[in-house]
Amino acid sequence: MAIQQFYLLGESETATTAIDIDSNLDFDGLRHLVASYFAIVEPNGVGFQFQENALQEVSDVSSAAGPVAISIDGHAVREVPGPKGLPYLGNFLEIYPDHLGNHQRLFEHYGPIIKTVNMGRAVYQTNDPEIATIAFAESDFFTKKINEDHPLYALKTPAAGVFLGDTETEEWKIAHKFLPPALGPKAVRHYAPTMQKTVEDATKVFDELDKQGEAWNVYQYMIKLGSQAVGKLTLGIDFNHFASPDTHLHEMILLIAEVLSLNKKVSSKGSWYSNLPFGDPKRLKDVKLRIEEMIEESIQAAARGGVEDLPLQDAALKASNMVDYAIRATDNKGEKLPKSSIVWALIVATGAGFTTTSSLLSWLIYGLVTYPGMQERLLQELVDNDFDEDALLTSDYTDRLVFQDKYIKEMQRKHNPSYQPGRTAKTDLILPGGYKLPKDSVVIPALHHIHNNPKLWSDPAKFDPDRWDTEEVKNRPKGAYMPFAAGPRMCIGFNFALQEIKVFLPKLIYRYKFTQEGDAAVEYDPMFQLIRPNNLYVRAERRVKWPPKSNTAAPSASS
Ligand code: HEM
Repeated sequence: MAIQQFYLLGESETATTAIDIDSNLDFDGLRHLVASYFAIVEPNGVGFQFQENALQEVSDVSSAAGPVAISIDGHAVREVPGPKGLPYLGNFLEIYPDHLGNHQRLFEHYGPIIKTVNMGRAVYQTNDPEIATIAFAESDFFTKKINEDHPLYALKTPAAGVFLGDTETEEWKIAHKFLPPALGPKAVRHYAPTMQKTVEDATKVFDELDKQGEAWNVYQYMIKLGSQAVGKLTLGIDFNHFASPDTHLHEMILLIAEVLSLNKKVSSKGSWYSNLPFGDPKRLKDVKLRIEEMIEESIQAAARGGVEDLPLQDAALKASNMVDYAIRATDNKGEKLPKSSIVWALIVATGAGFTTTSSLLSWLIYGLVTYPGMQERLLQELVDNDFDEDALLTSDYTDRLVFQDKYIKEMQRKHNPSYQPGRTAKTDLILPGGYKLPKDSVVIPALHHIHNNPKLWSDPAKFDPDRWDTEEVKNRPKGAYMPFAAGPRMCIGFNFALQEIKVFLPKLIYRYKFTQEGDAAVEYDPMFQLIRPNNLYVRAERRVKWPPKSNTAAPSASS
């Protein structure tokens, strides 16, 4: 056993820590040991130096004639870089007119992790898949803890458990036991006919708009469609959004969308702002209360598929909707989701469900009118798979649509709607690259920037579904593609979202030819929690003819 003094390269040589080194330890073991003393998250990056010479053997480290410096991935430890801000405002004015473009610029300038301060709120963002994966893992270093710097702070609701609550709570553990089975692949499959009916009902309105020769705002109709589908799943409610082209959004949907907009306005500034008793912060509190009231009413009114209690997995397959499920599902100890959690768990599932899917659906339509050849290839695939107006869109059928699958994947890469998955440091720690992160800092894996990082994706600005067939993409680094986040707090609704989209798209593409109305640049709203195209207008014209099947379309040798 030898005792050696260590210090972090880049910090004072006098701030040393003594560590006992067992003579049986190998080099990797030494790295792990030292990493644990200094809260270095990734031990494999640890290196040792003495008087500027690298030490490669345990014996060299233990016998060095003075304190040994620790490097991380060849670097000294360093503060996370970022632009200097203005007094009080910090970087707010520099970033918020276009947070996607400005964060991209900052990553290019400062590297894989950046720090900005917006009106007192400090946020760290990363476009590095390794750091993102570490943050998402729920470990001794990181957890989802919604503190004052977290982008969901103004919405924090511990009773919700999922999404708006901290991981290290009983509420999350219980909600996370009960909700995922209701959204698992098998459970979601039994909602396929409802999804199909939802989009078929909506076509009456798109047909009417076509007859009138009218273009329509894609996001406005996709929010109607997305929320119509999610409302039936979560609350058993028919929002009746497609009674006519002018039907307004249901009040509940308007309020949830308003909450997200208000939260973005409140959370992009310091926590002092969220405590103001007037303006946006006050409206946010009032709207939350109104939503709670409405969900309680709809729980009373929701359709029930039966009265008997059922084990979780059975309930997931038999329930008519998530209210029915939440009331009847029992765990293996015979316990149920507590009443106090039901209201907020359902609000969250509804909100998380429709805001995201409606944004993604909007981008998918954007792709049809923006990226050449996509609409034609998607349609051709349907024709080649014998699709027609009466086809039943089971998951067995949609699994055959391999180009559609790549199109959706590429859309989720290039135009991912999510922005907010923040994770909080549980202790002062050191990230790969030597970046120091203080306890309680919030790191946001910036999904858009990871998915568009040129170190991970060749020509990331190019929309290219065929890249998903390449070895480069098949062998991409872990964490390079995480549209639904990762780790224990990742999306639990992704099966539902993907199935819904895979049912909606064929129906729309087979029935209509989409063209963009006007040529205005399509913009997103930087003050909304999710990224969605704001001003995209399209015409959807009923198709009257379809291409022949590809195998019969090829000219014969004699012609
Ligand atoms: C394209 C569609 C969707 C996308 C891109 C998406 C994305 C995400 C992301 C990134 C998270 C992590 C948030 C965080 O860490 O703070 C998340 C969590 C969550 N999502 Fe989704 N989501 C989608 C659809 C849905 C649907 C349809 C539902 C439910 C019907 C749903 C329910 C949830 C819930 C409950 C959580 C919280 C899980 C937890 O806290 O443990 N999502 N989603």
